[in-house]
Amino acid sequence: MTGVADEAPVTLDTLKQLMAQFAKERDWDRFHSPRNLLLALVGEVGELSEIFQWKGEVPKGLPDWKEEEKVHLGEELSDVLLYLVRLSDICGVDLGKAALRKVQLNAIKYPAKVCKEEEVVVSISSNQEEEKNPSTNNNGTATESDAD
Ligand SMILES: Nc1ccn([C@H]2C[C@H](O)[C@@H](COP(=O)(O)OP(=O)(O)OP(=O)(O)O)O2)c(=O)n1
Repeated sequence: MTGVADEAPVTLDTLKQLMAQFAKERDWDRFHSPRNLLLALVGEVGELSEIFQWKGEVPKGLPDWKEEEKVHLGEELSDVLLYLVRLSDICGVDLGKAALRKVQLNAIKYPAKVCKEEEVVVSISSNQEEEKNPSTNNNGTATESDAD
């Protein structure tokens, strides 16, 4: 490990440089093509998904997970991030700038006030639905007791 990221705040640019250095030192630039990186990224998303597979919903913060499980989770999240950063770099996309722009676009598309009001409306209408038909939950889907 180079130690570059040990003390300094971790930025996307730091990760980008470390990945470029990692590939260069191994002469792996030839493998880091857009398509290869995308496939590697998707593969790591699969590995990340495996950690949650069959567990059902888990509470936020993962309070019941062992330390080693959380370390493993951090590794898979990192693989996804690192390949994403590398893919963006190889494609000539400034990921930080693109993400900031996307956050702004999201805010325009989903204005907070409108979305909050919509939530209230959805919540009221699902409560009314629940009163009419107690065997459905708030998403309108059948509850487990329905299956009996
Ligand atoms: N050609 C490669 C191979 C690996 N890596 C880097 C990016 C990822 O962070 C990590 C992926 O390594 P592995 O393919 O060994 O995947 P895992 O670390 O997930 O190992 P495993 O699949 O055995 O769990 O290494 C890379 O940049 N380019």
